[in-house]
Amino acid sequence: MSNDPGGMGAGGEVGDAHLSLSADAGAPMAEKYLPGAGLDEPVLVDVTEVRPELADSALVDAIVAADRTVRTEVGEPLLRMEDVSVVFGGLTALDSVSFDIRRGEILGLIGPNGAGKTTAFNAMTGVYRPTKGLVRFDGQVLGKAKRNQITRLGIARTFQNIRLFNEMTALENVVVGTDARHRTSVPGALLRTRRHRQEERDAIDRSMAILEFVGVGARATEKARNLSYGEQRRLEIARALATEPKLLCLDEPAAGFNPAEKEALMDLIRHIRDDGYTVLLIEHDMRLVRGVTDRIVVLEFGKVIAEGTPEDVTADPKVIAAYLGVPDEELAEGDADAPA
Ligand SMILES: Nc1ncnc2c1ncn2[C@@H]1O[C@H](COP(=O)(O)OP(=O)(O)OP(=O)(O)O)[C@@H](O)[C@H]1O
Repeated sequence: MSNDPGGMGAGGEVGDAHLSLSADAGAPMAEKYLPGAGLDEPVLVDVTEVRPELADSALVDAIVAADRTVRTEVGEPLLRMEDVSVVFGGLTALDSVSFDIRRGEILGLIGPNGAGKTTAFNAMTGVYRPTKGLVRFDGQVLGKAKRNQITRLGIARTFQNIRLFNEMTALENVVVGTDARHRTSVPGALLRTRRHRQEERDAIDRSMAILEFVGVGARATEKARNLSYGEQRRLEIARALATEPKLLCLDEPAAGFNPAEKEALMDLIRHIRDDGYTVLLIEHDMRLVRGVTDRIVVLEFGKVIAEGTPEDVTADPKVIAAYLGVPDEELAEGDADAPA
C-alpha cells in the first residue's frame, strides 16, 4: 500500500467528470458542485451529478456486493473458532472458546469489560496467534497467516479507535482499501500499464459507490479529518467493504453515537448483511445488539457462557447476571426454581 496519496491514482477519472485524488481536491470540487463555496465551507459533492447511475440504489447495492467465490454455503459456518485459548503471561484471556459465524448472518459478540471480545477478534484477524486451538475460515485453517494475508483471504475489520488516513480524502481512504483486491504487479503499477490504469478507474468507481452505500458520498472529496465523528465511523466501514471481505468485523461501531445515529447504523449493518456480507459485531449497547443481530455469543472471563437468538440470550439469567452483577445466591435460587 502506498503512503503517498498521489501515488494511488492522482487524477483518476470518474466517468466524464474529473475527480482529482490529490489531497487538496476539496476546494475545486466545492466550486464545481456548490458554486460560491469557499475553503471554509463544508465540501459537498452531488455524487449523482458525477455518476448519475449512482442515484439508482439497486445498482449501488450491486456494485458494492463482494465479487468473490465463497466456498461456504449460506447458513453454514464461514468462520469456526475451535477450542481457542489465548494466554498472556499468566492471564488466560480466552479459555477454550468455540463458536461459529455462519455465512450470511450478523453475529453479535458481547460480554462485560475484559471478557475477551477484542482478544477473540484479534485471534481471528491474525493480530494474536492462539496459544491453543485453531481458527478455520471458509474451509481453511488460518494458522500462521499474517494480518495482510488474512485481509486478502477475506476478513476485514474496523477498530474501536478510528484509524483513518486523516490527510487523505474520504474517497482516497476507500480506494486504499481496494488495494487488497488488486491484481497488478508492482512493476505493472510503476509502469502504469493499461491493466493498472483500468484497475485504478474501477477502484475509484467502486469506492464512490461504497461511499454512497454507507451514506457519506457527498463528502467524497473532503479530507477524512474534516468529517464528523459519525461520518468517520461510516468511512471506516466503507474502507473495510472496499476489500470485498467474506467476513466484516465491526468493533464497537456505535461507540459515542446518540440514539438516532445508532438507529441509522443498525439500518446500515442490516443493509450490509442483505447485500450478501457476513458480519461480526462487537458492541456494548445491548439494545443495538438485540435489534440488529441474528445470533449472539456471550463471553465472560474468557469463556462462552451463552449462545443463541437475541431473545434467548438476553433472557438468559447467566447473561443478565454477567451484565448486571446479580449475586451468585440469586442465580443459584433461579436454578433451583427451574423445572428439572
Ligand atoms: N496484549 C495483552 N496483554 C496482556 N493482557 C491482555 C492483552 N490484551 C488483553 N488482555 C487482557 O485480556 C483480558 C481480555 O481483554 P479483551 O480486551 O479481549 O476484553 P474485551 O471483552 O474486549 O473488553 P472491553 O469490552 O473492555 O474492550 C483482559 O483481562 C485484558 O486485560
